[in-house]
Amino acid sequence: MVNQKYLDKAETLIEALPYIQRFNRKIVVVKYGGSAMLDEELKANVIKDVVLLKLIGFKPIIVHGGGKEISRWVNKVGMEPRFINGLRVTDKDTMEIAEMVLAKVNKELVTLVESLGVQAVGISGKDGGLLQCHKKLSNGEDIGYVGDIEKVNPKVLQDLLERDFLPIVFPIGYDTNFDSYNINADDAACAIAEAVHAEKLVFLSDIEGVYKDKDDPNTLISELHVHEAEKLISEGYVGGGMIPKLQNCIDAIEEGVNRVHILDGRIPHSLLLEIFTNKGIGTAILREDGEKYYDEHE
Ligand SMILES: NC(=[NH2+])NCCC[C@H](N)C(=O)O
Repeated sequence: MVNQKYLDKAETLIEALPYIQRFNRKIVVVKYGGSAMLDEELKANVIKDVVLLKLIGFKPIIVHGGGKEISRWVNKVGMEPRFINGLRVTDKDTMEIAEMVLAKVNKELVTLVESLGVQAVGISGKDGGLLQCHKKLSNGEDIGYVGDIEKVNPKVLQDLLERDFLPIVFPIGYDTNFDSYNINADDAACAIAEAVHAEKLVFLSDIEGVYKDKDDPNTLISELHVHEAEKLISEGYVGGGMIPKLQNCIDAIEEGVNRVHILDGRIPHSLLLEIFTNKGIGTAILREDGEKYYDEHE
């Protein structure tokens, strides 16, 4: 008798087969942030997952933030991180630190990918004019060098993918005067996914997904159509930080991304579990005509 454990492993691989086929040569934008960036083991897992996607023929693009790491360095030089409505107040010095820290994090990620035998190129939104932006105001208030994306020029990413590199992007761009701006990484991932016509956009962060009842962890919604996501927002089911996240997902789908996934990056290999199983592990947001496989009652 063959050991059941081995059969289960084979079963897992077979379950992955249709997805390996369906997403072959397709662009998958992975927004990488949250705790999974700070914990070395989780970080190594995330990078391995993305490398695996690349090696089986997907075209992943990583977009990463580094908020916690920026705050750490701001503190280290004796400054106080300041936030207004969740946005970092970014004076010239803070901007300089943000750019240095994000570039450092970026090259660490490049190194990890390269060490696994895949060629990666780390760029910011300045490279190739990728992210053009303008100053963002917070309720009319000037909070410094915080940018809103105005235009994406995806050529540099398309060229890198064409040549089989794995692009790793950090969200700093400039305006028409070539002043640098710090951009929210979720917004950048979303705008990039739209511009490159990604098949998928995956948010890896510190939330398990979208809940029907935000106070009840048993109500994780596995799949949502865009109109249902809109309804959750308008009827007040989702709160706080989830609203802009969900809005980003809705926008991405309306701009042509096929599926958007919200996953908990703290769960090891959540990316693989989402993409290569039928049921997934987080919340998938689907186009109106996208086929649902599972709903929250499963
Ligand atoms: N949270 C979910 N229900 N995920 C379903 C994922 C299905 C499939 N693996 C995909 O990546 O499209």
